[in-house]
Amino acid sequence: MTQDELKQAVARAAIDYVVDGEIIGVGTGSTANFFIDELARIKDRIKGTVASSEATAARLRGHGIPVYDLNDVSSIAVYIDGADEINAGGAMIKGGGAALTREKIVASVSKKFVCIADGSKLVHVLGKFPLPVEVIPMARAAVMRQLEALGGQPRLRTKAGSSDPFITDNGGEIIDVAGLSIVDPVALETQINQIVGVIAVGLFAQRGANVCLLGRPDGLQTLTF
Ligand SMILES: O=C[C@H](O)[C@H](O)[C@H](O)COP(=O)(O)O
Repeated sequence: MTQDELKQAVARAAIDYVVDGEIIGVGTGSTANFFIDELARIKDRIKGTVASSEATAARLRGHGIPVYDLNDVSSIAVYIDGADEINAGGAMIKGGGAALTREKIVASVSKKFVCIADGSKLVHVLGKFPLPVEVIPMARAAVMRQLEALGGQPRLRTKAGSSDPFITDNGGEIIDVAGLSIVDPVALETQINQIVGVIAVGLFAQRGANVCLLGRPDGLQTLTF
């Protein structure tokens, strides 16, 4: 099975977690895209969605699925999204696709977080995948110095084929921090959140996943936290 087939299998399995008549939070990335395509098949069963990025909103609308502004929504039944890494406690690194801040906001108001990923994303210790941190552009250098002091190797994310900074949907920039072995994800999330100029850190530990569906060549693995 290819990695895409594994992602497609978990995306299909995630449909079982969709709550009829409700608003569904939808993540960003290649696995979330497979989920959106599956959701399109049952779109008449749901009230609508809240999107975690402009790209996700466009894909949802392309399928004719209603997308609500979060300010007009009082509760989200379930949030379904991929991850760059997940550990055995349900803590994740996210933001490889630069959508971490909106993902964190939508996840924070959702009753349940269902993470969908291919099996390679399950790790013992988070941190091999460089940790994305979204920052206010004028604070970039100051934040990078503080991330270095925490033991990481921060690097500004740039646009493909250019040295210009990559700009997020929120007008922020992304610093990818390599070299962190994250043994206490909750503590590191708190520490990085306290750095002035940080918009959000791609560590989802305080609000981790409730369920993780992992696609493996020999079948689906379900973890609950
Ligand atoms: O910002 C992007 C998100 O956090 C994604 O959920 C994450 O990067 C995983 O993406 P993919 O499903 O493409 O591996």
